[in-house]
Amino acid sequence: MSSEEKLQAIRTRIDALDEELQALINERASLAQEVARVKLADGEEALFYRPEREAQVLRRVKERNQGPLPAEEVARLFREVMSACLALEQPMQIAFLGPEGTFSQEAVLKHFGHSALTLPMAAIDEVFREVEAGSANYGVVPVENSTEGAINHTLDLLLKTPLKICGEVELRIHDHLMTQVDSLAEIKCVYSHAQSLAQCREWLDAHLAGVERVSVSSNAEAARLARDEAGAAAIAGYSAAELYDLKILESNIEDDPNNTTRFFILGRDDVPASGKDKTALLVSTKNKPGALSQLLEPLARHGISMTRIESRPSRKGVWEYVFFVEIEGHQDEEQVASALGALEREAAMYKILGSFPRAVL
Ligand SMILES: O=C(O)C(=O)C[C@]1(C(=O)O)C=C[C@@H](O)C=C1
Repeated sequence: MSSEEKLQAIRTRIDALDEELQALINERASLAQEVARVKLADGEEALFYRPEREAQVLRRVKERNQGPLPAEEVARLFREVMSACLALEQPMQIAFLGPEGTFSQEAVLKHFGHSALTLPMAAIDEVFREVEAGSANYGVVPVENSTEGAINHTLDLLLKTPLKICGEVELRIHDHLMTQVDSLAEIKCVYSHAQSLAQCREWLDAHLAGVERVSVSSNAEAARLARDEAGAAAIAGYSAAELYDLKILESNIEDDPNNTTRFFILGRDDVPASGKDKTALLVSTKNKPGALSQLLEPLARHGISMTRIESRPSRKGVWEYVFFVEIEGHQDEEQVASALGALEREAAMYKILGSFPRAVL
């Protein structure tokens, strides 16, 4: 058999499989429509997006994967299939820190898939407001960066919001230097968000020392300026370069190659347990010696791991702090509930921000 004939034979088998796959995907979509009818018939406000169920589906995809495709890759494909199925039930409108082309938008698409409708907002508090008002189904806000630490503005807004954290997404951040000029020597000014300028500080010191660095409201805004101003460059993600038609002169210039930003998904409803969850809460201590260790003691006593603790000024009194705490487990689990009960009795202020599935993708 010639190579051409061999190829033809394999492609015939691929065509047959594609046909089967397509029929199966549509069969799955019909089942999602059936699910939607059941949810609507239930009367109360139907919850179409079910973060705990999606996490379970994606976890199972990864666990049973035999290759040759890597588990992450297959999970990504299933992410898109579920995204399309959910859009048939109800298209999800997701508010994020815009404009188009920011890492926040990448985070939205990574978490919800490409069938979600993205609503760019001008500031993080607008993302909160849009979801609170019901104009968006969910919101996505940055919460911490592995190099630069907490996004304080988000933590402060969590203190006041009635919204619930219903998911998390981690995004590997690759910063690229993009411009219209052809060499580093021609660059007169570098625009970016303050976080990205900080994340690329060493690279900038080494390669663009003496060139002015200007922080702007978003990386996408930086890319727009780099398109419109002669001799300007921007540090931003790949999608911003595509959107504003800029050349990537240097890629992956972040000082830490593991640079990752974590985002929260905000919604109006509590999420049931998925089996592998986290719980986020805000607490403040009574003003007495050893108060913080006493406050957190119930966690250790009930064998609950704390994955994060961050302090923020309470804005109520001078030198008073609120602690942002994340623990493993769901608030409905017995051990977690007991630990939280004891912690609440010890705390001056106590607010559960939500229990949500651990990031799968
Ligand atoms: O199981 C459900 O509740 C569904 O709506 C189906 C489905 C899916 O496609 O598997 C779609 C959307 C939900 O977010 C979770 C799962």
